[in-house]
Amino acid sequence: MSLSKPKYKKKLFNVHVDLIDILEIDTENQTVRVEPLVTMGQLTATLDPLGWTIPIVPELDDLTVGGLVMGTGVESSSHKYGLFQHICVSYELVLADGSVVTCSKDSDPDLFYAVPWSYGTLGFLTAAVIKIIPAKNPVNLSYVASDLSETFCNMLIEHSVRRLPGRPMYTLDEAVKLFEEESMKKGENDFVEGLMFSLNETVIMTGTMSDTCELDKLNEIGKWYKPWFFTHVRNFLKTGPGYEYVPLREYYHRHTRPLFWEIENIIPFGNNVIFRFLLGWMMPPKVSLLKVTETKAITDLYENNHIIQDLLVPVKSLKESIITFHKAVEVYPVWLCPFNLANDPGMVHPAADREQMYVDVGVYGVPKVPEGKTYHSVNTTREIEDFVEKVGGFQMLYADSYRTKEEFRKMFNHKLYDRLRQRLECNKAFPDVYDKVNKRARS
Ligand SMILES: Cc1cc2nc3c(=O)[nH]c(=O)nc-3n(C[C@H](O)[C@H](O)[C@H](O)COP(=O)(O)OP(=O)(O)OC[C@H]3O[C@@H](n4cnc5c(N)ncnc54)[C@H](O)[C@@H]3O)c2cc1C
Ligand SMILES: NC(=O)C1=CN([C@@H]2O[C@H](COP(=O)(O)OP(=O)(O)OC[C@H]3O[C@@H](n4cnc5c(N)ncnc54)[C@H](OP(=O)(O)O)[C@@H]3O)[C@@H](O)[C@H]2O)C=CC1
Ligand SMILES: CC(C)=CCC[C@@H](C)[C@H]1CC[C@H]2C3=C(CC[C@]12C)[C@@]1(C)CC[C@H](O)C[C@@H]1CC3
Repeated sequence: MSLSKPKYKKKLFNVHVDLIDILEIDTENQTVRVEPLVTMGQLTATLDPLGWTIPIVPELDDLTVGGLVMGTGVESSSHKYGLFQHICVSYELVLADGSVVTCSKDSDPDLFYAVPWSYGTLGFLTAAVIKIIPAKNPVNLSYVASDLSETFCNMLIEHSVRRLPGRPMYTLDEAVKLFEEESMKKGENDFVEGLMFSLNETVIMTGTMSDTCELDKLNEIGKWYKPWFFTHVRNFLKTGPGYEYVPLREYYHRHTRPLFWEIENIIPFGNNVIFRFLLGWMMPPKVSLLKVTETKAITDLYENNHIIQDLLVPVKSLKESIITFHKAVEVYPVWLCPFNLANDPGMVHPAADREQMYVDVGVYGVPKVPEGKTYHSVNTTREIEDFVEKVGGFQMLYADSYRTKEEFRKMFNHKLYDRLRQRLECNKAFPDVYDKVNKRARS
């Protein structure tokens, strides 16, 4: 589920295993045991009718448990539950020597904490046990629309940012503060998410699972003829704050049909009401299909004129991050998703060495460049990466990384990883993580 082409698959020995099943739902211990090719869409379709859910459901239906464990997963409930690895209880792995082991926090903490972000370079995942929680349906979803103060916007006149008049006003500080406050209300908010439509237009959404529903406020946003979710959210900038009830599964997969907002570049007329009614049921095209049918011209276009990055920064650096990314690429909408980062060992842990609230800033789209200038994807991405590293953040590795090996090892703590690679003699069977995720190293 990424733009990158895993060229190593042409050189390395490929293990083809169809492990696609949900193996066991244990409601007593509140866990589900699954094979790695189980997808998020498959899990919610099975668990939700039974009144259960996994606490974090990363939004795109086709994301797999294997990919999310070995990479990472984040979602609008992550402010409560953390990243995908934080809801995992144990992993069953085939190691470099061909042995099969099961590891958990208690049985082999070193291996358990080293697996996330290792991208399959410590072992091959054959099963995972994941926590489940009781689910209530639907989600009561509130939308708060904000725009930023005159003073702040005047400061940004050099970027020709325009304020739209007549809506409630917050300073950027207030908008960020509101987002941070809502993220901290772990008991009250089951879901927190923000969509920025420009530097001065943000909609912050908070949701709770509810067992009651006002029928006139029910909105089945997942139906094929409904507008793309981000365009629906954008409307709240015009209408002002509001709330509605959304069926739980449709809420979880709200960004699937428009691939966040990337579909706009692929099928520009896809949100037209006639198209939606007649052909909306065919949407979205499979990402894997788009990838296998992609021509060199399209690959180059995405590589040179597009940015897809998820930048994970401490929430206290959110304002600075927004301004930095705006200056670098001015891409909107921007996805804001808070997540709690536990102080666990492994590749990724909080800059402050204690549990800390982070935020995923998702930047997907075509960068805006001032007239007469050209966009340099490598230079710009490297500048962004430098900033993220400076504030104690991380880059999600499904996206292209331009770090050198030394820089990469600075951003991601390799202490435990190196120890495990040595202990399990991984060199004999698996490449190093940098050689799998870094664009240049990979090709
Ligand atoms: C022909 C092909 C080409 C590919 N090319 C690339 C590529 O170029 N680059 C790349 O990165 N990846 C590629 N992939 C891999 C693909 O991206 C991954 O397999 C992805 O992680 C899973 O998505 P999927 O579309 O295969 O999922 P699906 O095929 O939808 O699901 C995965 C498995 O789960 C099963 N399943 C799905 N839903 C259910 C359900 N409700 N109940 C029971 N079983 C279910 C399916 O039968 C399938 O076996 C390719 C895969 C294929 C098949
Ligand atoms: N909301 C979210 O959190 C979102 C997350 N993502 C990202 O998407 C990726 C998941 O996509 P998905 O298509 O499911 O996964 P991929 O097929 O892209 O796999 C991701 C990585 O995990 C490795 N991997 C997958 N399965 C196994 C396994 N059984 N054992 C060992 N290694 C394995 C792959 O190794 P190999 O290359 O060798 O196959 C690859 O390096 C994650 O990286 C995630 O960060 C993307 C969009 C949204
Ligand atoms: C929420 C998080 C953490 C990430 C969301 C990222 C997605 C927006 C991207 C993940 C894979 C991307 C791909 C494309 C668009 C953006 C993503 C869905 C394409 C469909 C764009 C068109 C290309 O031809 C193929 C791409 C495949 C991957």
